[in-house]
Amino acid sequence: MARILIVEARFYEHLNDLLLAGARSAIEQAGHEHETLTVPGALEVPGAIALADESGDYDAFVAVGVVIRGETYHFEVVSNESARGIMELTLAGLAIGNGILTVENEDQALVRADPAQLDKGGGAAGAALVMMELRQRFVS
Ligand SMILES: Nc1c(NC[C@H](O)[C@H](O)[C@H](O)CO)[nH]c(=O)[nH]c1=O
Ligand SMILES: CC(=O)[C@@H](O)COP(=O)(O)O
Repeated sequence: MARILIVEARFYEHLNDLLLAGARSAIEQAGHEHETLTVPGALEVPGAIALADESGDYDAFVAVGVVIRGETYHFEVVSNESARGIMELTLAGLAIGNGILTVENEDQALVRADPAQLDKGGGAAGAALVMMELRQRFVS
């Protein structure tokens, strides 16, 4: 049984609850344990994963959150930099599934977060488990 840390950027609570439900369900169905760590926004997620990895307690990570376009360039900064940070950690060898939605409006987010619809939280958990298996296979 593996230990998976879900790191959630709790910026939109009702949407996050859906992403979390999907991620937790997928991990439980695969027979693994999970914990959840909450940070304020998507920009904090890569740093939180990096810090948590220092503990050596986790086999994989699932990032969840929602970034909705506003009026300014902030959307691009939050979307791109959170993804870049997660990708840098992935290329450094961590097993991470990225379930941070980057959308134009709340309707798009709802369809993608809902476990009964596109279930992006579950999808991100599935990706994390695949990367964990690759890590176990290729890294001693
Ligand atoms: N606008 C959104 C944010 N912005 C907040 C940043 O992520 C960050 O917490 C802040 O700049 C302090 O460092 N975060 C989201 O997750 N979603 C957004 O739509
Ligand atoms: C991520 C965003 O774009 C957002 O929540 C910030 O909105 P704004 O650009 O209107 O300040």
